[in-house]
Amino acid sequence: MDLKSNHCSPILTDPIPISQPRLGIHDSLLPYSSTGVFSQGPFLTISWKNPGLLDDVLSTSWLDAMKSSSPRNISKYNGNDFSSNEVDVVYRNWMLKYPSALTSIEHIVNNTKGKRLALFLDYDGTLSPIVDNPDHAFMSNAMRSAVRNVAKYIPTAIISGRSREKVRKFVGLKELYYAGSHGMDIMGPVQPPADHTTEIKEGNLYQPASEFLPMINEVFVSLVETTKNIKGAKVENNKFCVSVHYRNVDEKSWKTVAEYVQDVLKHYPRLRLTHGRMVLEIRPVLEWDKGKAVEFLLESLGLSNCDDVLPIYVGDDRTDEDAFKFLRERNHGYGILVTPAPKESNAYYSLRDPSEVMEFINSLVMHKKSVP
Ligand SMILES: O=P(O)(O)OC[C@H]1O[C@H](O[C@H]2O[C@H](CO)[C@@H](O)[C@H](O)[C@H]2O)[C@H](O)[C@@H](O)[C@@H]1O
Repeated sequence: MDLKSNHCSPILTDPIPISQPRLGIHDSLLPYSSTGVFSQGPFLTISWKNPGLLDDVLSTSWLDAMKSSSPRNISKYNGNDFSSNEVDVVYRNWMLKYPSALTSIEHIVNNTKGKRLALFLDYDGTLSPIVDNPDHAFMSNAMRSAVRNVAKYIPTAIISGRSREKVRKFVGLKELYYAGSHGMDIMGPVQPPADHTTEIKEGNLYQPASEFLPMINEVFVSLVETTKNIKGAKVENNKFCVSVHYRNVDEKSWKTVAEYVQDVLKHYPRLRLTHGRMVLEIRPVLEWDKGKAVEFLLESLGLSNCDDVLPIYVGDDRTDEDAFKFLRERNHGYGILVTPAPKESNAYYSLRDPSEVMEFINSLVMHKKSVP
Protein backbone atom coordinates (compact mmCIF):
# COMPACT_ATOMS: atom_id res chain seq x y z
CA MET A 1 0.00 0.00 0.00
CA ASP A 2 1.52 3.24 -1.06
CA LEU A 3 -0.31 5.89 0.88
CA LYS A 4 1.02 8.65 -1.33
CA SER A 5 -0.77 7.29 -4.33
CA ASN A 6 -4.02 6.59 -2.54
CA HIS A 7 -7.18 8.70 -2.60
CA CYS A 8 -6.15 10.45 0.59
CA SER A 9 -4.33 13.71 -0.07
CA PRO A 10 -0.75 13.69 1.24
CA ILE A 11 -1.03 17.36 2.11
CA LEU A 12 -2.18 18.43 5.52
CA THR A 13 -4.28 21.52 5.17
CA ASP A 14 -4.51 24.23 7.75
CA PRO A 15 -7.98 25.47 8.64
CA ILE A 16 -6.56 28.86 9.57
CA PRO A 17 -5.85 31.16 6.62
CA ILE A 18 -2.14 31.46 5.96
CA SER A 19 -2.52 35.21 5.62
CA GLN A 20 -2.99 35.50 9.38
CA PRO A 21 -0.02 36.93 11.26
CA ARG A 22 2.68 34.65 12.58
CA LEU A 23 3.93 36.40 15.64
CA GLY A 24 7.65 36.22 16.26
CA ILE A 25 8.09 32.65 15.15
CA HIS A 26 11.67 31.73 14.38
CA ASP A 27 12.15 30.34 10.87
CA SER A 28 13.69 27.16 12.17
CA LEU A 29 10.33 26.28 13.66
CA LEU A 30 8.85 26.00 10.20
CA PRO A 31 8.43 22.42 9.06
CA TYR A 32 11.61 20.65 7.97
CA SER A 33 12.71 21.74 4.54
CA SER A 34 13.62 18.31 3.23
CA THR A 35 11.36 16.95 0.54
CA GLY A 36 12.78 13.50 1.16
CA VAL A 37 10.67 10.39 1.28
CA PHE A 38 11.58 7.29 3.18
CA SER A 39 10.12 3.86 3.22
CA GLN A 40 9.62 1.69 6.22
CA GLY A 41 7.98 -1.66 6.42
CA PRO A 42 6.55 -3.59 3.53
CA PHE A 43 3.56 -1.36 2.80
CA LEU A 44 4.14 2.27 3.40
CA THR A 45 5.89 5.21 1.89
CA ILE A 46 5.87 8.24 4.13
CA SER A 47 6.86 11.71 3.11
CA TRP A 48 7.99 14.62 5.20
CA LYS A 49 5.42 17.23 5.91
CA ASN A 50 5.26 19.70 3.03
CA PRO A 51 7.61 22.56 3.97
CA GLY A 52 5.31 25.17 2.44
CA LEU A 53 2.52 24.52 4.92
CA LEU A 54 2.19 25.88 8.39
CA ASP A 55 0.90 24.24 11.52
CA ASP A 56 -1.99 25.90 13.28
CA VAL A 57 0.13 27.19 16.10
CA LEU A 58 2.58 28.77 13.71
CA SER A 59 0.04 30.43 11.48
CA THR A 60 -1.78 32.48 14.06
CA SER A 61 -1.02 34.31 17.26
CA TRP A 62 0.20 31.95 19.93
CA LEU A 63 -2.05 33.44 22.54
CA ASP A 64 -5.14 33.48 20.35
CA ALA A 65 -4.58 29.85 19.47
CA MET A 66 -4.00 28.95 23.11
CA LYS A 67 -7.17 30.74 24.21
CA SER A 68 -9.37 29.33 21.49
CA SER A 69 -8.30 25.78 22.26
CA SER A 70 -10.32 25.93 25.46
CA PRO A 71 -13.65 24.10 25.45
CA ARG A 72 -14.67 26.63 28.10
CA ASN A 73 -15.02 29.21 25.32
CA ILE A 74 -18.37 27.87 24.23
CA SER A 75 -19.77 31.36 23.86
CA LYS A 76 -17.58 32.11 20.85
CA TYR A 77 -18.20 30.90 17.30
CA ASN A 78 -17.06 32.35 13.97
CA GLY A 79 -15.57 35.29 15.85
CA ASN A 80 -18.89 36.27 17.46
CA ASP A 81 -19.69 36.38 21.14
CA PHE A 82 -22.94 34.87 22.37
CA SER A 83 -24.77 35.10 25.65
CA SER A 84 -25.44 31.82 27.40
CA ASN A 85 -29.11 31.96 26.29
CA GLU A 86 -28.03 32.33 22.70
CA VAL A 87 -25.53 29.48 22.91
CA ASP A 88 -28.19 26.81 22.71
CA VAL A 89 -29.84 28.43 19.70
CA VAL A 90 -26.46 28.75 17.99
CA TYR A 91 -25.70 25.10 18.78
CA ARG A 92 -29.04 23.95 17.38
CA ASN A 93 -28.47 25.95 14.20
CA TRP A 94 -24.99 24.48 13.90
CA MET A 95 -26.54 21.01 14.21
CA LEU A 96 -28.37 21.58 10.93
CA LYS A 97 -24.94 21.20 9.36
CA TYR A 98 -23.64 18.54 11.78
CA PRO A 99 -26.74 16.57 12.87
CA SER A 100 -26.68 14.57 16.05
CA ALA A 101 -25.44 11.01 15.40
CA LEU A 102 -28.05 9.89 17.95
CA THR A 103 -31.05 11.31 16.13
CA SER A 104 -29.49 10.15 12.84
CA ILE A 105 -28.87 6.61 14.03
CA GLU A 106 -31.60 5.17 11.75
CA HIS A 107 -30.04 6.84 8.75
CA ILE A 108 -26.56 5.65 9.74
CA VAL A 109 -27.58 2.03 10.30
CA ASN A 110 -29.66 1.99 7.11
CA ASN A 111 -26.51 2.84 5.24
CA THR A 112 -24.68 -0.07 6.85
CA LYS A 113 -26.96 -2.63 5.20
CA GLY A 114 -24.85 -5.25 3.45
CA LYS A 115 -21.69 -3.57 4.76
CA ARG A 116 -19.25 -4.38 7.49
CA LEU A 117 -18.68 -1.66 10.06
CA ALA A 118 -15.34 -0.60 11.54
CA LEU A 119 -15.27 1.67 14.57
CA PHE A 120 -12.46 4.09 15.45
CA LEU A 121 -12.55 5.92 18.77
CA ASP A 122 -10.42 8.74 20.10
CA TYR A 123 -9.81 8.60 23.86
CA ASP A 124 -9.61 11.97 25.69
CA GLY A 125 -12.80 14.01 25.40
CA THR A 126 -14.48 11.15 23.54
CA LEU A 127 -14.43 8.12 25.83
CA SER A 128 -13.33 10.01 28.93
CA PRO A 129 -14.38 13.50 29.99
CA ILE A 130 -11.78 16.28 29.86
CA VAL A 131 -10.32 16.76 33.34
CA ASP A 132 -7.61 19.02 34.76
CA ASN A 133 -5.12 16.25 35.49
CA PRO A 134 -4.26 14.18 32.39
CA ASP A 135 -3.23 11.28 34.64
CA HIS A 136 -6.78 11.12 36.00
CA ALA A 137 -8.66 10.96 32.70
CA PHE A 138 -10.40 7.70 33.53
CA MET A 139 -13.25 6.30 31.52
CA SER A 140 -16.29 5.06 33.39
CA ASN A 141 -17.03 1.35 33.81
CA ALA A 142 -20.26 1.89 31.89
CA MET A 143 -18.28 3.29 28.94
CA ARG A 144 -15.79 0.41 29.19
CA SER A 145 -18.56 -2.11 29.04
CA ALA A 146 -20.19 -0.30 26.07
CA VAL A 147 -16.88 -0.42 24.19
CA ARG A 148 -16.33 -4.07 25.14
CA ASN A 149 -19.82 -4.92 23.84
CA VAL A 150 -19.47 -3.10 20.56
CA ALA A 151 -16.11 -4.80 19.91
CA LYS A 152 -17.94 -8.14 19.97
CA TYR A 153 -19.76 -7.11 16.79
CA ILE A 154 -17.59 -4.51 15.11
CA PRO A 155 -13.78 -4.37 14.82
CA THR A 156 -12.91 -1.46 17.09
CA ALA A 157 -9.71 0.57 17.43
CA ILE A 158 -8.63 3.34 19.77
CA ILE A 159 -6.60 6.10 18.13
CA SER A 160 -5.07 8.48 20.64
CA GLY A 161 -2.47 11.19 21.04
CA ARG A 162 -1.28 9.44 24.17
CA SER A 163 1.36 6.72 24.13
CA ARG A 164 -0.10 3.38 23.07
CA GLU A 165 0.83 1.77 26.38
CA LYS A 166 -0.84 4.52 28.40
CA VAL A 167 -4.10 4.59 26.47
CA ARG A 168 -4.28 0.81 26.50
CA LYS A 169 -3.91 0.90 30.28
CA PHE A 170 -6.69 3.49 30.61
CA VAL A 171 -9.06 1.55 28.36
CA GLY A 172 -8.05 -1.86 29.72
CA LEU A 173 -9.66 -3.97 26.98
CA LYS A 174 -7.84 -6.70 25.11
CA GLU A 175 -10.53 -6.91 22.46
CA LEU A 176 -9.43 -3.73 20.68
CA TYR A 177 -6.70 -2.45 18.38
CA TYR A 178 -4.64 0.46 19.66
CA ALA A 179 -2.80 3.29 17.92
CA GLY A 180 -0.92 5.73 20.17
CA SER A 181 1.12 8.92 19.56
CA HIS A 182 -1.48 10.27 17.08
CA GLY A 183 -1.21 7.06 15.06
CA MET A 184 2.61 6.86 15.04
CA ASP A 185 2.57 3.70 17.16
CA ILE A 186 0.18 1.06 15.88
CA MET A 187 -0.19 -2.49 17.04
CA GLY A 188 -1.79 -4.02 13.97
CA PRO A 189 -3.32 -7.48 13.87
CA VAL A 190 -1.29 -10.59 13.05
CA GLN A 191 -4.35 -11.71 11.16
CA PRO A 192 -7.77 -10.24 11.61
CA PRO A 193 -9.68 -12.63 13.91
CA ALA A 194 -12.51 -14.55 12.25
CA ASP A 195 -14.93 -13.03 14.73
CA HIS A 196 -14.40 -10.16 17.09
CA THR A 197 -15.33 -11.86 20.31
CA THR A 198 -11.81 -13.02 21.02
CA GLU A 199 -8.82 -11.36 22.58
CA ILE A 200 -6.66 -9.73 19.96
CA LYS A 201 -3.16 -11.15 19.86
CA GLU A 202 -0.44 -8.55 19.85
CA GLY A 203 0.56 -8.38 16.22
CA ASN A 204 2.76 -6.34 13.99
CA LEU A 205 4.06 -3.17 15.47
CA TYR A 206 4.10 -0.24 13.08
CA GLN A 207 6.15 2.75 14.21
CA PRO A 208 6.87 5.09 11.30
CA ALA A 209 8.63 7.60 13.57
CA SER A 210 10.93 5.20 15.40
CA GLU A 211 14.08 7.09 14.38
CA PHE A 212 12.72 10.13 16.27
CA LEU A 213 12.60 8.40 19.63
CA PRO A 214 15.94 9.75 20.99
CA MET A 215 15.08 13.26 19.78
CA ILE A 216 11.63 13.18 21.39
CA ASN A 217 13.18 12.00 24.66
CA GLU A 218 15.69 14.86 24.58
CA VAL A 219 12.92 17.37 23.98
CA PHE A 220 10.86 15.88 26.79
CA VAL A 221 13.76 16.16 29.27
CA SER A 222 14.53 19.68 28.14
CA LEU A 223 10.92 20.88 28.45
CA VAL A 224 10.48 19.31 31.88
CA GLU A 225 13.53 21.30 32.97
CA THR A 226 12.58 24.64 31.36
CA THR A 227 8.95 24.61 32.48
CA LYS A 228 9.55 23.35 36.00
CA ASN A 229 9.05 26.78 37.54
CA ILE A 230 5.78 27.51 35.77
CA LYS A 231 3.05 26.62 38.21
CA GLY A 232 0.59 24.14 36.71
CA ALA A 233 2.60 23.35 33.54
CA LYS A 234 2.87 19.66 32.80
CA VAL A 235 4.98 17.91 30.20
CA GLU A 236 3.84 14.47 29.11
CA ASN A 237 5.97 11.96 27.22
CA ASN A 238 3.74 10.30 24.64
CA LYS A 239 6.61 8.27 23.15
CA PHE A 240 6.66 9.71 19.60
CA CYS A 241 5.36 13.10 20.65
CA VAL A 242 5.51 15.37 23.68
CA SER A 243 2.53 17.23 25.15
CA VAL A 244 2.99 20.48 27.04
CA HIS A 245 -0.19 21.11 29.04
CA TYR A 246 -1.14 24.63 30.11
CA ARG A 247 -4.70 23.93 31.33
CA ASN A 248 -3.64 24.54 34.94
CA VAL A 249 -1.31 27.45 34.22
CA ASP A 250 -2.41 31.00 35.02
CA GLU A 251 -3.32 32.69 31.73
CA LYS A 252 -0.70 35.37 32.41
CA SER A 253 2.01 32.72 32.02
CA TRP A 254 0.71 31.07 28.83
CA LYS A 255 3.00 33.23 26.74
CA THR A 256 5.99 32.06 28.77
CA VAL A 257 5.00 28.43 28.19
CA ALA A 258 4.78 29.11 24.45
CA GLU A 259 8.17 30.85 24.46
CA TYR A 260 9.87 27.98 26.28
CA VAL A 261 8.44 25.51 23.79
CA GLN A 262 9.55 27.71 20.93
CA ASP A 263 13.07 28.05 22.39
CA VAL A 264 13.53 24.31 22.67
CA LEU A 265 12.12 23.64 19.22
CA LYS A 266 14.59 26.04 17.59
CA HIS A 267 17.16 23.28 18.01
CA TYR A 268 14.98 20.63 16.36
CA PRO A 269 13.96 21.57 12.83
CA ARG A 270 12.72 18.01 12.22
CA LEU A 271 10.02 18.44 14.81
CA ARG A 272 6.82 20.43 14.44
CA LEU A 273 4.22 21.86 16.71
CA THR A 274 0.46 21.32 16.73
CA HIS A 275 -2.24 22.40 19.12
CA GLY A 276 -4.77 20.37 21.06
CA ARG A 277 -7.14 21.16 23.90
CA MET A 278 -5.02 23.41 26.11
CA VAL A 279 -1.97 21.52 25.07
CA LEU A 280 0.95 22.21 22.74
CA GLU A 281 2.11 19.06 21.00
CA ILE A 282 5.54 18.47 19.54
CA ARG A 283 5.90 15.75 16.97
CA PRO A 284 7.98 14.65 13.98
CA VAL A 285 7.52 16.43 10.66
CA LEU A 286 6.27 13.21 9.06
CA GLU A 287 3.16 13.12 6.90
CA TRP A 288 1.55 10.77 9.35
CA ASP A 289 -1.53 11.41 11.40
CA LYS A 290 -4.75 9.84 12.66
CA GLY A 291 -6.12 9.73 9.10
CA LYS A 292 -3.15 7.68 7.96
CA ALA A 293 -3.55 5.44 11.00
CA VAL A 294 -7.19 4.75 10.06
CA GLU A 295 -6.11 3.92 6.52
CA PHE A 296 -3.35 1.63 7.80
CA LEU A 297 -5.71 -0.21 10.15
CA LEU A 298 -8.44 -0.63 7.54
CA GLU A 299 -5.85 -2.08 5.19
CA SER A 300 -4.36 -4.42 7.82
CA LEU A 301 -7.80 -5.61 8.87
CA GLY A 302 -8.75 -6.40 5.29
CA LEU A 303 -11.43 -3.68 5.46
CA SER A 304 -10.20 -1.20 2.88
CA ASN A 305 -12.84 -1.97 0.26
CA CYS A 306 -15.07 1.10 0.09
CA ASP A 307 -17.97 -0.89 -1.38
CA ASP A 308 -18.64 -3.21 1.51
CA VAL A 309 -17.11 -1.52 4.56
CA LEU A 310 -18.37 1.50 6.46
CA PRO A 311 -15.88 3.05 8.89
CA ILE A 312 -17.07 5.34 11.68
CA TYR A 313 -14.62 7.61 13.48
CA VAL A 314 -15.58 9.42 16.70
CA GLY A 315 -13.32 12.17 18.06
CA ASP A 316 -13.30 15.60 19.65
CA ASP A 317 -10.01 17.26 18.85
CA ARG A 318 -8.17 18.98 16.01
CA THR A 319 -5.99 15.92 15.46
CA ASP A 320 -9.18 13.91 14.83
CA GLU A 321 -9.91 16.19 11.89
CA ASP A 322 -7.22 14.32 9.92
CA ALA A 323 -9.29 11.15 10.28
CA PHE A 324 -12.56 12.95 9.45
CA LYS A 325 -10.90 14.42 6.40
CA PHE A 326 -9.59 11.05 5.26
CA LEU A 327 -13.11 9.56 5.43
CA ARG A 328 -14.70 12.57 3.77
CA GLU A 329 -12.18 12.65 0.90
CA ARG A 330 -12.75 8.98 0.21
CA ASN A 331 -16.48 9.54 0.55
CA HIS A 332 -16.27 6.53 2.79
CA GLY A 333 -17.91 6.25 6.20
CA TYR A 334 -18.73 8.89 8.78
CA GLY A 335 -16.78 11.20 11.03
CA ILE A 336 -18.55 12.16 14.25
CA LEU A 337 -17.33 15.22 16.11
CA VAL A 338 -17.76 15.30 19.89
CA THR A 339 -18.20 18.88 21.05
CA PRO A 340 -20.38 20.91 23.40
CA ALA A 341 -19.67 24.00 21.25
CA PRO A 342 -20.19 24.68 17.56
CA LYS A 343 -17.05 24.45 15.45
CA GLU A 344 -16.19 23.86 11.82
CA SER A 345 -15.25 20.29 11.09
CA ASN A 346 -14.73 17.66 8.42
CA ALA A 347 -17.06 15.37 10.35
CA TYR A 348 -20.60 14.60 9.15
CA TYR A 349 -22.33 14.20 12.51
CA SER A 350 -21.95 15.43 16.06
CA LEU A 351 -22.35 14.31 19.65
CA ARG A 352 -22.23 16.64 22.63
CA ASP A 353 -20.07 14.74 25.09
CA PRO A 354 -18.80 11.29 26.15
CA SER A 355 -22.18 10.34 27.62
CA GLU A 356 -23.74 10.78 24.16
CA VAL A 357 -20.83 8.79 22.70
CA MET A 358 -21.74 5.95 25.04
CA GLU A 359 -25.39 6.16 24.01
CA PHE A 360 -24.37 6.06 20.37
CA ILE A 361 -22.11 3.02 20.91
CA ASN A 362 -24.94 1.25 22.74
CA SER A 363 -27.30 2.03 19.85
CA LEU A 364 -24.84 0.42 17.42
CA VAL A 365 -24.79 -2.68 19.62
CA MET A 366 -28.60 -2.82 19.72
CA HIS A 367 -28.70 -2.53 15.96
CA LYS A 368 -26.10 -5.27 15.52
CA LYS A 369 -28.04 -7.54 17.89
CA SER A 370 -31.26 -7.02 15.97
CA VAL A 371 -29.71 -7.30 12.51
CA PRO A 372 -26.78 -9.69 12.80
O1 LIG B 1 -6.06 11.89 20.96
P1 LIG B 1 -6.56 11.93 22.38
O2 LIG B 1 -6.78 10.56 22.96
O3 LIG B 1 -7.77 12.80 22.50
O4 LIG B 1 -5.38 12.61 23.20
C1 LIG B 1 -5.10 14.00 23.05
C2 LIG B 1 -4.42 14.53 24.29
O5 LIG B 1 -5.28 14.15 25.37
C3 LIG B 1 -4.82 14.39 26.70
O6 LIG B 1 -4.94 15.78 26.98
C4 LIG B 1 -6.26 16.26 26.97
O7 LIG B 1 -7.03 15.58 27.99
C5 LIG B 1 -6.57 15.84 29.35
C6 LIG B 1 -7.41 14.99 30.28
O8 LIG B 1 -8.77 15.24 30.17
C7 LIG B 1 -6.69 17.34 29.63
O9 LIG B 1 -6.21 17.61 30.95
C8 LIG B 1 -5.86 18.12 28.60
O10 LIG B 1 -6.03 19.51 28.80
C9 LIG B 1 -6.28 17.76 27.18
O11 LIG B 1 -5.44 18.37 26.21
C10 LIG B 1 -3.42 13.87 26.91
O12 LIG B 1 -2.98 14.22 28.20
C11 LIG B 1 -2.48 14.37 25.82
O13 LIG B 1 -1.21 13.80 26.01
C12 LIG B 1 -3.04 13.91 24.48
O14 LIG B 1 -2.18 14.30 23.42
